[in-house]
Formats: sequence, C-alpha cells, structure tokens
Amino acid sequence: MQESVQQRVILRLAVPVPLRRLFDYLPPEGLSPELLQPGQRLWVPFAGRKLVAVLLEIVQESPHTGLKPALGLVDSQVLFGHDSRKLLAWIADYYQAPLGEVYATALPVALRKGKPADHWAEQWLQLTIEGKGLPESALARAPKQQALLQVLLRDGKQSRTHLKTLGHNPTAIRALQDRGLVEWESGPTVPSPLPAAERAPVPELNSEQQQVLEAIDGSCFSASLLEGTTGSGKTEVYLRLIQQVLDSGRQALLLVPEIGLTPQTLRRITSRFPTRSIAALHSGLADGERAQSWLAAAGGQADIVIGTRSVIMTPLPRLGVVIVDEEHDASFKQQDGVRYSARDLAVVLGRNANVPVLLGSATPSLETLHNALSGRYQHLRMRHRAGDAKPPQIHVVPTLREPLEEGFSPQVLRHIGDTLMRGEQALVFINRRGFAPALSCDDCGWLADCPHCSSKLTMHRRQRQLRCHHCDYRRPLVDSCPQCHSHSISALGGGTERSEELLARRFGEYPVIRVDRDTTASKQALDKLLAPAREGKPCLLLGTQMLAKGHHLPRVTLVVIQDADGGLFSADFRAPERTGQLLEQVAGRAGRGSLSGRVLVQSRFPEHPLLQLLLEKGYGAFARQLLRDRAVAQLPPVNAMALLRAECEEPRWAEEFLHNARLFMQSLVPPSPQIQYLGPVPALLERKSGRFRFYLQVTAQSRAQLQPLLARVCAWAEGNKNRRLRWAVDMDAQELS
Ligand SMILES: Nc1ncnc2c1ncn2[C@@H]1O[C@H](COP(=O)(O)OP(=O)(O)OP(=O)(O)O)[C@@H](O)[C@H]1O
Ligand SMILES: [Zn+2]
Repeated sequence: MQESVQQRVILRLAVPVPLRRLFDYLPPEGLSPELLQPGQRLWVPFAGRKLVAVLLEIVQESPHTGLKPALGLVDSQVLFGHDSRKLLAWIADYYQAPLGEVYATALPVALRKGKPADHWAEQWLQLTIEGKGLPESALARAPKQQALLQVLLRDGKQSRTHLKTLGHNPTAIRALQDRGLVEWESGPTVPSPLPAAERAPVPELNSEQQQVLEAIDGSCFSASLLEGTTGSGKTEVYLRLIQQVLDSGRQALLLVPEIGLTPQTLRRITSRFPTRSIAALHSGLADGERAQSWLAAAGGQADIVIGTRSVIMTPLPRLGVVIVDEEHDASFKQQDGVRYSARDLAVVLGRNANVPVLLGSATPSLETLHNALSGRYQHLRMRHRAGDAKPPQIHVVPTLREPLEEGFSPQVLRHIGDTLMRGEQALVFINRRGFAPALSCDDCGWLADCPHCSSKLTMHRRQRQLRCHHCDYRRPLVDSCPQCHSHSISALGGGTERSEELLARRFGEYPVIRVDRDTTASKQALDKLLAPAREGKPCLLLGTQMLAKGHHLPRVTLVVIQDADGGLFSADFRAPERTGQLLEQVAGRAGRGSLSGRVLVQSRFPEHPLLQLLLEKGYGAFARQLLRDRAVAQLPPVNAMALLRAECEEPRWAEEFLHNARLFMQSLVPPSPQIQYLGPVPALLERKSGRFRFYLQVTAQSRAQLQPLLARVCAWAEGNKNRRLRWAVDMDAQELS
C-alpha cells in the first residue's frame, strides 16, 4: 500500500477525557505537517464532539487503525514548552491522573475552550542592540527620553499599557524610535494587579535574613525550608530573592495560599517592583484576565508571577526561583479532579528547571519539616522578629465551670475593653462563621439537618436563613419547630455572627469588624474592611481563619482565641497539626509593631499535653512531637499514603466497589508490614450533596511500592461500568473528610 511506502505522520494528543491514555490522529487535512509542533493546541473530533487537545508527539506509527484527521490548529503558538510538558507528565504519573485532564487543568478556561492566544496580544517596547549599548547616563539633555531609557535598561521591555500607567508619553517613545534605540514587538500583556505605586523604602537586612539569603545559591536547584517565626521578615527575604532573579533576567514564581493573595500582599510586591510586569493569577479573575496573565507568564513577558495553587502548572520559560509562602496551607492541595499538591510540585518544578525552591512558614507542615530534619531539604531558620518587635506573651484562660457570656470569659472581655481604651486594637479568632452551628427544638429535640449531607444546618440570623456549609443548601429560618410546632427553639453553639452581636453590644463605641466568608464575598471587600485597622485606630477585629494569615497590623496588641479545643479531639490524624498551625498563626498577629502583644487562649482542657506543649514551647517543639507520634503510628509523612475514594447515591455500591478494589490490590500485593490496607470506611462527612462517600486507605513504607499498585488499580477501575459511581485516587491525601 502507498501508506507504508510514504512516511506517515501521526499526531499523539492529550485529549481532555477521563481516560489514562493518549489518542492518535492524522494531521488536519490541507495543513502542511511542518507547521505542527509539540505543545500546540488542536481541535479534534471525539465521540461526536469537538474538543481542544494538546499535541505531545509526532510519530510515524500507531497501534490503532482507522485514525481520523484532527480538525485544525487552534493557533500556531506553542503553549507548553519542553519543561512544562515534562512537569505535566510527571503530575499525571505521580497522581495517577489522565494526562488530558492534567493539560485541561493547566490551561485557563478561555484557552481550554479554544480561544486563540493572539486575542490578547499587545505591543511591547524593547531596546534595540544599539539601545542596549547605551549607559544609563545617556540622553541627559532629553530627561523624558532618558527616564524611559533607564527603565528599559534596568527592568527590560515594557508593554504599552504599562508604560501608560508609569506616565511615559508617546512623544518620548517616538523620539527614541527615530533614533533607532527602541522597537515595538507583539506579545501578550498583563494588566497591572494594582495601580503603579511609589517605590517603598527597602529595609536593611538583619543578620538572620542575611544568612538565609547567603545559604541559597541562585544558580542551581536546591530545596529549602525557611522556618521563620511570625513577623521574622520572611516576606523581605522573598523580595530580595525575587530582586536577584530579576537582575539576572529571569522570572520569579511566588505561590501564596488562597486567602493570602490580598491587596496587602500585592501592594508589597508592586511597590518594590513598580516597573516590572507582574502577573497575578487567582480565582477572582475573569476568564479573559486570567488567560491574558497566563499567556504573559507562559510567553516570558511577565517578570513576577504570583498566584494560588494552580499557578504551579503555568509554563515559565525563564524561571529563576520558586517561592511558596505559608507552605503549610491546606489550599495548596487540590481536593478534586487532578488532586495535586502545588507545594510538592514546586520542588519538582525547581529540580526540572535547576533553580532554587524556598518553602517558607512559621508553622511548617509535618511533610516539609520531615524533609528538612532528614536532610533532604536545607533547613533555614529565623528565630527572632524583625525590627524591634518582641514575641507575644501567651496565657491560657480555663473556661470549664466559668460563667461565660456567649462563649467569652469575663476576664477576656475585660482585657478587650482595656486594650481598646488604651487606643490599641484587639483581634478575636472564632473558628466558625454564621450565628450558630445548629438549631434545635427545646420540646421535642428536633435538629435542623441538611437534607443532602450528613451535617447540621448553620443558622445565619441576619439573612434569616439556615445554610449547609458543605453543599450550600439554604432554607428560610423557621420560628417554630416543623415537627411539634413548639415556639421554643434554640440556637446551639456560637459563630462569628453571634459573637459580633455580643461584642458590638459591649464595645459599640469602637468599630467592630467581622471578617469571614460572608462579609468578604467580593474581591476587594477584605481590603476595605481592614482599612480602619490599617490606619491604626482603636478597633475590634473578629473573624475566622481569614484573619490568621499574612496580615501585618502593627497596632494589634491583644489576640483572643475563643476556643482552642476543636482540633484536639478529631478523628482526623492531621487535626492536631492544623490546630497548632492555626493557633500559632493567629497568635502571631499580636505585637508585630513596637507595642508588645498578649495572646489569651480559652480552653476547657488547659491541661491537655499537646496544648501545653504548643503554648509553652511553641509550634516548633509541638510539631516535632507530632512527627514522632506519626512515626510510631506509621502515618504520613513517615509513610506514604493514598486513598481510593468512591461516592454514590447508593451507599452499597460505593462500599462494594472499594471492597473489590481492595481484593484486587491484595491479590497483587498482599498486606505486610511494608504495605497496609484499611477500609472501606465512611468518610468523616459520610453524605455530601446527596452522595454517600467512602474511602480505602493504603499506606506503604515507600512511594515506590505504592505507585505501581495504584496504576494497576486505576486500570482496573476504568473498567467499572457503573456510571452513577464516582471514584478517584487521592495520592498524599490531606483530608479524610
Ligand atoms: N530587616 C528588617 N528591618 C526592619 N524591619 C523589617 C526587616 N525585615 C522585615 N521588617 C518588617 O517587619 C515586619 C514583619 O515582616 P514580614 O511581614 O515580612 O514577616 P513574615 O515573617 O512574613 O511574617 P508572617 O509569617 O507572620 O506573616 C514588616 O513590617 C516588615 O516590613
Ligand atoms: Zn448539605
């Protein structure tokens, strides 16, 4: 046949479907195969639909017959370069995810749907070879042209939009162009995350910060944990590292937790680097903005790329450093779809690109701490607060058998009053939003349950609603018991809304600012809410963990933790770790300026040994103790753990599926001290959105033992024909819920 004589061209593509394989196609009809390159997007026909796939390989033979031609290129751009494809392949392999879904996850929605990249192209001004040869002192007689030249010399090319915000006029640009010193080039641009700010003064580094910077070699891969107490100036270390990387002409990647990408964080970066192109990628962006920022990062135009979890999958052709701020934060682990850990991928990315990786936290995760203590990561420490701030003093306030007022002891309320009267600020941490976590009938004992989840409905008094915090089911608040029609119904327990009522009643002459998901629904809300606190006026802040992280409010001198006990008795083995991190982070908001800070921790169990260790010796000692406990129990991070999850409206089917999965795995690798199986067991939240959820837990002494087994069980499970059952592999699972 003619085909076997001629060279055949076959395209191997990642198609966004939940199957763990690639798909072969013929080149689009009428398109010269020379125009095709790995990393491009192509339209392909798939099961009667038209999908956007990514070209991974061009090969000459296929094991399949009857191949169809692809429909055409989306555009000619190579979106995923070699390094990026390597990382995404690693993700699919490690997390047992279909490669097509990994690519779909990596792409912003607009590009995933097939919008061509040049839709966002803009003009960039750059120096010609001649321009690059000039000294900064050139053009002294034309100050406007000189200023522009200096920006281009110092900070590289600038987009037209950005030049406008920096205040450079078209006349000066044209003059430089006429002299042959600059030229325009087309490429994607990023909207500045904030209006251009003044360059902020740069503090002199203290000796701890200096030592940390000296320990990081910018020229090659290393992974380091920066364990630096709250307020020790970790952010300043990040800024210096970023500066070094920019000076060497490369891109800096900064990952932050979901609630960490606040205007306050962005302001610190934009005011340090006002002339740099900064791409901020987070879930608050519109699809178009997100695609635009992503393309500027992937095209190399953006100098600093800052974002939440998914930014780790953005291709960065000139990568120079990867920094993960608050590396312990749970939001770095994706909880559905491709269940990756952005923090762990940061290290893989750094190794592939041969650049340093810095994981920073005052409360490192046990995973990272284990890697640092065992010598796999470099362990850097900063034990003192920067500037003249002192560590806060911590006191426990026992609450058992105390006359509490809406959950607050009289002593705590007195301290809050004193703080405000001195003209300072107080911060109250409450781990639950809403008015009360349950509503119950005093006569018949009826409880307001969610009809779709195994959980209670939370009462939101202001909106007069009952809401499920798991599936967002809502119904109007009732005045009488739906079961016995009694009018005596009570709200049980407390949340932020209930505490706000009390505190506003008691301290109404001061602003009482509540910060939780209900009061910060819009993008800029948090920044606005915190404005009076930033201005330094006496005020009372209360809220959930949104208040725990990253805020630097120097006039907060009192921090109150209303209830320290929640996480000490949970069925989740990670709960004490999370509680410790949260308490230390909240406590770390006190006394960050020149005024000293005090922390009051309310507890019903002040004698609890873990709580005592945490409050007396600090998170560092606490975490090291937890690590020893985990080693004894053979739990992560000492052992590797994966969950096989299943959920279904019919609980029997999910259980049976996992039971069979266990039998299948055991037939391959029988249980032994090296590999252990547990389950199927119901998830902590057994029913969610109408589906019953179970998991099977597999722990192994090494990942090398676990990986091949998981690959086999995925292949087995893909053959599962029950369409109403959903299953997933969760490698390095963080939640048992
Ligand atoms: N070398 C320095 N000299 C004086 N002040 C400094 C220095 N480094 C940082 N600071 C200041 O100390 C304060 C705390 O620093 P920063 O917010 O960077 O700490 P952090 O370690 O990131 O804190 P956290 O982890 O608690 O959020 C900031 O106001 C910062 O400007
Ligand atoms: Zn629900």
